[in-house]
Amino acid sequence: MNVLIVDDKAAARAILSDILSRGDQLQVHEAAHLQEARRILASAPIDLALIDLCLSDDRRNTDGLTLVREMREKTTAIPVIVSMSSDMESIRAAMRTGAYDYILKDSLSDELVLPIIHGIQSHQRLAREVQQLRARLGPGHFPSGLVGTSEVMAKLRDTIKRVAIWDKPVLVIGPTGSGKELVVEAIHALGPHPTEPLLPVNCGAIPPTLIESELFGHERGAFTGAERKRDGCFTAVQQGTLFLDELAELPLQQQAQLLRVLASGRFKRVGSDVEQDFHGRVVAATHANLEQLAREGRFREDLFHRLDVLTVRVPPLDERKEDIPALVAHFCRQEQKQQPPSRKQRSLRFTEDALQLLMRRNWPGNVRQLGNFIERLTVFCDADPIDSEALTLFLEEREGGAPARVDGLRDAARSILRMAVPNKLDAIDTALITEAMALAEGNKSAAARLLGVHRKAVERRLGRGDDGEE
Ligand SMILES: Nc1ncnc2c1ncn2[C@@H]1O[C@H](COP(=O)(O)OP(=O)(O)OP(=O)(O)O)[C@@H](O)[C@H]1O
Repeated sequence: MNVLIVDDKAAARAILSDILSRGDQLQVHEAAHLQEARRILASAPIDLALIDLCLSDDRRNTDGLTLVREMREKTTAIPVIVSMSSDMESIRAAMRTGAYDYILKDSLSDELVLPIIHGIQSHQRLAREVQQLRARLGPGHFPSGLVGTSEVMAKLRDTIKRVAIWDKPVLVIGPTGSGKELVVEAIHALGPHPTEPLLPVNCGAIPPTLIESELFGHERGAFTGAERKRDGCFTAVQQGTLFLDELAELPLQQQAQLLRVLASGRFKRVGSDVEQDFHGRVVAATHANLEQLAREGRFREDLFHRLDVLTVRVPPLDERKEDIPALVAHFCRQEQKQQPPSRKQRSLRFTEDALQLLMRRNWPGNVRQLGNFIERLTVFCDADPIDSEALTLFLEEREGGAPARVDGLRDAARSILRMAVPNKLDAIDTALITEAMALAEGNKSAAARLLGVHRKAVERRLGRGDDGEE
C-alpha cells in the first residue's frame, strides 16, 4: 500500500512516517506542499493520503482541502485529514469535501493511525477480490469492461484469453485511446493471480532521475535524500501484474535493467549488491512503433524481441466501426450517472441515422475520442432524440467546420481507392456526372445543383455546349 504524507512541517511528517514504518507493507511518500503532492499523485500509485489542512504558515491556507477535493475528483486514493484544528467547522468542511476520516495531531499514535490503515487495506483487498470475481462471472467468463461485439473484438478477446493464462510477459500495442489499459486489466483478471495487485507505472510520467528507484527501490543512503530503505514496484507488485504503460518512454538504461529482470527473474535495489527475486509478471503497453524505434536506436532491440512474443494488438476504432452504437450506449449510460442534480434529468438517445453518421466518421483518437465526444454532446446538445441533423449542426458549430461531410468523403475515397479500376480519377468523374444526371432525370441544372457546381461545368464534362432538354 502506498501512503502519501502531505504536511508543510518536516517534524510532523517525521512523526507520521515513524508510525507508518511500523505498519505492514507500507510504502511512504512525502510532500511538503500542494504542487509536490499533485506530482506524486500523478506518478505513483497512491492508495491513501494523510493530509494536513493548512499547508503553509498562513493559518488561513486551505490547500489541504483543495487536495482532498482533487483526489476525490481525479483519483481513487483515499484522503484522510490530519490536523491541529479541533474546530467543528473545519472538521465538517473536510468531511463534506470528501475526507474519509479526520485525525487530530494531538492524539497521533500507532493505536490510532494503524487501525485506520488496516481497515482501508482490508477494504481494498475485498474490493479487489469482488471486482475480480465479478469479472470472472461476466458473460463467457470475460471481464466486462471491454464493450464491443464485432468480429475484431471477438478475436481480441480470444487473444487475451490465450495469453492471460500464461505467467509470462505480454506486450500490448495499439493506437492511443484504443483501450490498451482495459486489455491489461482483462489480462490480469484472467491471469493466474487475479487477487494479487495490478500495479500501473506510467513510464512517461516519472522523471528519469527517479525511475530506477521507483521501479527497483533503494537502500538507505543510496543517494542524496534516500533517508530510508524503500521498496520499489518490482517488490510491491508481489505475485501480481506490473503494468508498464508508455513503455517506449522508459530510458535506455532502465530498458537494459528490465531486460535483465525478464531474463533472470531477479533485480537489485539502487545502492544494493544483493539480488532479490521478482515474483510478478510484466505486462507492457505502448502506442509507439517499437520496431521502428529499435531501428532508430531509441529502443533496445533485444528488449523488443524479448517482449514481442505474447503480443496483443488492440485495433483502432476505425477497424471496428460496428462497435460504435454499443460504445455510444455505454458512454451515454456513464454520462447519465454523472448528470448534476440541478440539471433536468434526461437520457441521451440517438436516431438510427445519427448513429450511422457517427459510424461514418473517422476516430483518430479512437474510443477515448468517442467517449469525450459523447461527454460534450451531453453537456451542449439539447436535441432529444439526437438525429443526424442535430448531430451535423453540432459538429459544424462546436467541432469546427463540417468534419462529418469531410469524413464521409474520406471514407468514399478510401473505398474507391481499394477498387480495381485503372484510371480512378476519370472513372469517378464520369460516374459522378452519370449518376447526377440519372438522379436529375437528364436535367443539367438540377444535376449541377446536386454536384454543387455551375451548370456550365456539367456541360463541359458532358462534352456538349447545348442547352439540352430545359
Ligand atoms: N472497448 C471498450 N469498451 C469500453 N470503453 C473503452 C473501450 N476501449 C476503450 N475504452 C475507454 O476509452 C478510454 C481510453 O482507453 P484506454 O485508456 O484503455 O486507452 P489506451 O489505449 O490505454 O490509451 P493511451 O495509449 O493513450 O494510454 C477509457 O476511458 C476506456 O475506458
